[in-house]
Amino acid sequence: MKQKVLSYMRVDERVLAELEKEFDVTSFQNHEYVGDPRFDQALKEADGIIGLALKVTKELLELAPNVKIVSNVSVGYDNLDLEELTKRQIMATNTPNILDDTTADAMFGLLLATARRIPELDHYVKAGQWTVSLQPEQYGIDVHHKTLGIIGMGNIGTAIAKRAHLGFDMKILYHNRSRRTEAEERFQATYCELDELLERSDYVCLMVPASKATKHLIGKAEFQRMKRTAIFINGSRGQNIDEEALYEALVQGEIRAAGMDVFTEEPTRPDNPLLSLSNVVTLPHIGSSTIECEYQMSKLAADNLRKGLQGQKPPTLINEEVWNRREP
Ligand SMILES: NC(=O)C1=CN([C@@H]2O[C@H](COP(=O)(O)OP(=O)(O)OC[C@H]3O[C@@H](n4cnc5c(N)ncnc54)[C@H](O)[C@@H]3O)[C@@H](O)[C@H]2O)C=CC1
Ligand SMILES: O=C(O)C(=O)CO
Repeated sequence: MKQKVLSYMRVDERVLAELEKEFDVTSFQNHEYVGDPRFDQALKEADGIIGLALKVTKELLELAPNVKIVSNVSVGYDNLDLEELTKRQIMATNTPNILDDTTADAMFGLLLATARRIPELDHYVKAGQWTVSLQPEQYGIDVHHKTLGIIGMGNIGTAIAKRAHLGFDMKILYHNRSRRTEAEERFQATYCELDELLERSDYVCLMVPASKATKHLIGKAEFQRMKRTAIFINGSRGQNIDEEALYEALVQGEIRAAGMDVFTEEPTRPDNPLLSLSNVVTLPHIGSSTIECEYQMSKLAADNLRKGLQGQKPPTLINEEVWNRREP
């Protein structure tokens, strides 16, 4: 009999078709969750779970007695209760590295769009308002030769630093849990404490994972430390910043503008006050969402799932301890 798989949102359809040949797959394309009878039934039977942003909690795992692996189609795994998974000897996997360039491109796009006010001016042209010469109040600010502060110089942070240094002659400051010699040597990045980075950067880009340690890492005090001309970009997770404090900082002119790919609540609500501000540029969490990259992420996630269910070590296993203490 085929092993059973619960597939949750955004697994590429070609990859899903391949999985369906090997496994008995029940697929969910929307936000079904615990309490939905079809979902609960699929959980009860599943040997493996693959998908994007499924909240894997203790409550959910109680309903999934056979699960051996949870394969995330994302590098971030703040949706997983890793401690609980590990305790239950369930493997957890993610999709690191393959999305670094795509996500860095998106973050740089967001930075440029915010600095040069691209969405606002696009609207101005299309709305037929470009009837006279542009006024200085409509100008954006330079990106090249400015100082970029990257908080979280991991894989994606480093790919952002590469673009900034090689393409835009920017000076790079960074803050990270540990020193990153590769970024220091290749992109002349300078390590700073957080406060110093905030005070010296023209652009601040947040790329840390979501964890207890990073919840509201950037809040009122941090926005107040930034230059009044600073532009803040969040490409990490919404919970890493205090959105209300960001709104206040923008309205009070404590910083110039913000670019956001991620929100505290996703999808964000249309009445989120940040959406009413012209100096905020938003994206619907599409850092890694290109046709090519999403396919690669799904493929890697499927490979992780397949290996895990076949008793082999998944290539990008997060909780190694589960593998190390498995029974022979
Ligand atoms: N907007 C989007 O579509 C995407 C968002 N992401 C987010 O970006 C995050 C980073 O991804 P990667 O670069 O692949 O991860 P990574 O693990 O390579 O890098 C994260 C870096 O943050 C540092 N860090 C962690 N906690 C810290 C703290 N408290 N203070 C300072 N530094 C800290 C780590 O030392 C590490 O160098 C993901 O966890 C995810 O939340 C990732 C991909 C796409
Ligand atoms: O990979 C991630 O963590 C994302 O946010 C979406 O790709």
